[in-house]
Amino acid sequence: MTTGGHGTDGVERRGLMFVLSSPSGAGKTTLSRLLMDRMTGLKMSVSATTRPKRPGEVDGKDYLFVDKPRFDAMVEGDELLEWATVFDNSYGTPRAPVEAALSSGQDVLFDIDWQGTQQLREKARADVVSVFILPPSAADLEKRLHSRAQDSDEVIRKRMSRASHEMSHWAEYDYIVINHDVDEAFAEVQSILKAERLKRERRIGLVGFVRSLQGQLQA
Ligand SMILES: Nc1nc2c(ncn2[C@@H]2O[C@H](COP(=O)(O)OP(=O)(O)O)[C@@H](O)[C@H]2O)c(=O)[nH]1
Ligand SMILES: Nc1ncnc2c1ncn2[C@@H]1O[C@H](COP(=O)(O)OP(=O)(O)O)[C@@H](O)[C@H]1O
Repeated sequence: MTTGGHGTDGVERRGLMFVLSSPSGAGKTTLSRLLMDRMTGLKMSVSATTRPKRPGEVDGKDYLFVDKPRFDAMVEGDELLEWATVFDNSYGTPRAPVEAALSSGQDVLFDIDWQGTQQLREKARADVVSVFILPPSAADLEKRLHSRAQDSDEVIRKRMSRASHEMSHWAEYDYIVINHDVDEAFAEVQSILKAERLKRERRIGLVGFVRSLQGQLQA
């Protein structure tokens, strides 16, 4: 699914799909924003959703806010790379921007749930790197959902009661990060991305690079 771009060291590399999942409130959005601010060569996948916009969210930046008929038309038109129903709303990843980013050599960051992660993995196993974020405790999770102050008490209750089910999928992920402290969790997530970018099998330009080095040594 991906062609190549160039790593910071100039060696051509396959783009990767970097997935963050967690129970609601554990910190995916916070960590995604930090990654987007501090890492180059990374494009955020903006999902389409039928859920109502929260205060402060921007259409086209945080999500594409669409109604159900439009979402269904996207599914019908095969415009979504994956999609799922979460908390009674539909969420899905528009295919075209992801393919464009990967083919221009960028990595793509996804904030999607376990159902979407499974679908991406089925489509492109070798190119998916998945990270599951855990909260340090249930009390912290609840505190964070309240501190975000963007959902009603009823929605928060729903999210808390889904957390255990969401969390049961942790073992399907490549990496697990416990978000005690934001800076530490960010450093861990950043290290994962940096190391995955250096994986030999993604660095399709290495054969040529090493050949050229050998040529220089023989000259
Ligand atoms: N499968 C899938 N899940 C998504 C997508 N976009 C968001 N989600 C997930 O839907 C869930 C609810 O997201 P949201 O309503 O923004 O609440 P949040 O959990 O507080 O970020 C989260 O687990 C997101 O990761 C998507 O495009 N596909
Ligand atoms: N390590 C942390 N310590 C304290 N608060 C945090 C931490 N990480 C995130 N938060 C706060 O918790 C709330 C939920 O985080 P958010 O990133 O929106 O979670 P998610 O996207 O997983 O639902 C936000 O108000 C955020 O600022």
